[in-house]
Amino acid sequence: MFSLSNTVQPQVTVPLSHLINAFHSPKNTSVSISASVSQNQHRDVVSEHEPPSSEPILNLRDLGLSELKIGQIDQLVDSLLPGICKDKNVSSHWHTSHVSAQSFFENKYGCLDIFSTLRSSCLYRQHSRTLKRICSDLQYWPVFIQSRGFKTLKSRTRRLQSTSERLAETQHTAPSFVKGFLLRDRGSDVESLDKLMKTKNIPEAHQDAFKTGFAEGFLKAQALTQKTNDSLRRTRLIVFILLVVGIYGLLKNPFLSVRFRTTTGLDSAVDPVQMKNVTFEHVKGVEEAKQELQEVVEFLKNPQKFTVLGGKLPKGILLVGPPGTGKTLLARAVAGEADVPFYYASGSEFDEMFVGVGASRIRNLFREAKANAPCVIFIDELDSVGGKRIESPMHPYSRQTINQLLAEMDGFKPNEGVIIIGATNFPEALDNALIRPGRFDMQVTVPRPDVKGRTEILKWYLNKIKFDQSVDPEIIARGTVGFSGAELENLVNQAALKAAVDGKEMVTMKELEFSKDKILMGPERRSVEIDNKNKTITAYHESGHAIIAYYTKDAMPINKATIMPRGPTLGHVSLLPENDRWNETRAQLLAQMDVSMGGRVAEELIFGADHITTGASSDFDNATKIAKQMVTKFGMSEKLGVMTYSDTGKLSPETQSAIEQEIRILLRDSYERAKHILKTHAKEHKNLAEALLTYETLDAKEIQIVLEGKKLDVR
Ligand SMILES: Nc1ncnc2c1ncn2[C@@H]1O[C@H](COP(=O)(O)OP(=O)(O)OP(=O)(O)O)[C@@H](O)[C@H]1O
Ligand SMILES: [Zn+2]
Repeated sequence: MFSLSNTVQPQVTVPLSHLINAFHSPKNTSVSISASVSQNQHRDVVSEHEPPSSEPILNLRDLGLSELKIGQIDQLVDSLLPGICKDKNVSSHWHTSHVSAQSFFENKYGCLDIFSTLRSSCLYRQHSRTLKRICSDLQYWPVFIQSRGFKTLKSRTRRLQSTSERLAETQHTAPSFVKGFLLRDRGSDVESLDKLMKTKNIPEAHQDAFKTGFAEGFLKAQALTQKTNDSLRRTRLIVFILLVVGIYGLLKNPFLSVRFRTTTGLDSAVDPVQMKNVTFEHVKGVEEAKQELQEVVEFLKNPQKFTVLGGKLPKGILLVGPPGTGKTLLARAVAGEADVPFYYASGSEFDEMFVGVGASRIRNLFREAKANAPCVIFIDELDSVGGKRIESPMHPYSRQTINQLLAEMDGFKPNEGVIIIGATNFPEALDNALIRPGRFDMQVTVPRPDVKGRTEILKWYLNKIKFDQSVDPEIIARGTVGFSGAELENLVNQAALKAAVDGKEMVTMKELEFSKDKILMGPERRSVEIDNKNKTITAYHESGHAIIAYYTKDAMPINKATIMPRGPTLGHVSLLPENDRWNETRAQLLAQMDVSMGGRVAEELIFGADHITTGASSDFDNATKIAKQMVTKFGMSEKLGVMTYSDTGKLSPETQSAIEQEIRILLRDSYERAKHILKTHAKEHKNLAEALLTYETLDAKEIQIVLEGKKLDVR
């Protein structure tokens, strides 16, 4: 209750809210103050039986304002509330307000925020302590800050400034659901409307307006609440879904899943694969290997036969050979022939970044296999898990996996019906403990196929495509020395693609040759524009090689000559060994050197010593390599005899110069031999060069026709 004394006379008490109202109605300030004062005299004199109201009772004297005259209050109000627009046509009756207390006053009196106005007024500085107390008390004044739950979602006293500031701020920044979230206050329940009216002494005349305002505000707030609740619900749903997805992702990610798997032993499931559709029939060109594995197949088909005889089969079989020669295929064929489950594992997948995963995977693999015996366990790239164990502080656990493998191999008896087949390209890298008897004690070599094996493999894959009857797999096989099964399969595949691109019905020799050259020398560089001069030099250079090969007895037969640039070369002459040369004679080696010299000799004879080109560099590398092997490896030097020199860098200077001297003599003699042949067959050389310029590529037959002086059919 606020007492307003107008000199020393008896105290007059008025509700502070009325004082505030009075402050706020600048037009009829004096009247309203006196009216409100008189109006409330009878009503607001506190009767002894009336319970004291909860409002703070302030005394002007306490506030240091007692000497204020009524008239002075006008100035006080005027100077207190400079922000009030005097001429604002603010009627004194109630507005129906739909928003909070703060904006309620804004609606009614046009003043934004009394406290900040007070603060900004000059008087505040003079009586700042008093007014500060008024401000701070007023802020908790329930009437002043209407506790209308419907206005701000919660009904509880709030600090007006912070409310207005927060409202102003969130008004502009936060979406509705955030607004509700942020501005939501926790607090006491909203009082009932009647009780509210009673405690706030709403005048009779204003009660309807108040109720209307309350109801409208309630509906608005309801809508806002609904919107806020909806958006809150949506937010919660989104957060929940994200949470579920996040947890699922975490469980899926290898890091956790591996750790989870390792701890609970739920290691990668080892699924056997039935290899019914792969048999030895699918593996070509490696007959010896197939024979060695035949007995393993017999054992897997009926292990009893072996146990009765008491024989012991090897537990582990090691397939050794270059990449792509059919090791995996052979292992699958063994399981397919015996019709037993095939467990495939690659050595590299055993070792993960987490300690113990490799060993646990090996344990699971063997446990599964034993449960499904008889069966085949195939470990590809065995060298990556069974490599030599290194004692290094960097990899203290690298031995765990291989030790586990050794333990598992020792853990079952030879005739338990489980065969472990390992494949490696690098047998020398394997740990010795792995290849001792009782472990991988049977070694099967799977070499690159020879010309016969290559022919078989080519036939096998040609039968899978449409090819012309003129195709001779043997010719292709002779031109693909050193190709593995996988490379031959790729060659046939490339030829089929080439025929398809050219719109052909079937694959012919041309496509096969094309794909062979592509694999050997790289794709054709048709886009390269070679000027005529260079073309002519290339034509005579390549013809030089071809003439030497044609007229040298021990040289390999010519397969093809071309001046089509491929890869780094501008032209190429390919030779075709009758079959794989397991051993080469001295004459054959010399012949190869002479063929290599043919290019440079042709350039010198045709264009002169000043116009020889760099195009012969790879030819000289090849010739020098052959000569060096003849002197240091094959004992084909009269002067140095049969001693071999593996590391010439460590030899005495005399020996080194002797070796170089011998190599030099071999090369010089070879050059002279080539020169002699080309001088002798200058005419054929010229014809062949011109035919190459005309046709670009000539095969063996066409070359023969030209060298015999016959006319080539026009293509
Ligand atoms: N001797 C062969 N007979 C038939 N096809 C073969 C032969 N060798 C290889 N292939 C073909 O090449 C493919 C790859 O062969 P495979 O994977 O068995 O070779 P690998 O020796 O295991 O190679 P890596 O050592 O790289 O694992 C096979 O799927 C098969 O199509
Ligand atoms: Zn050359």
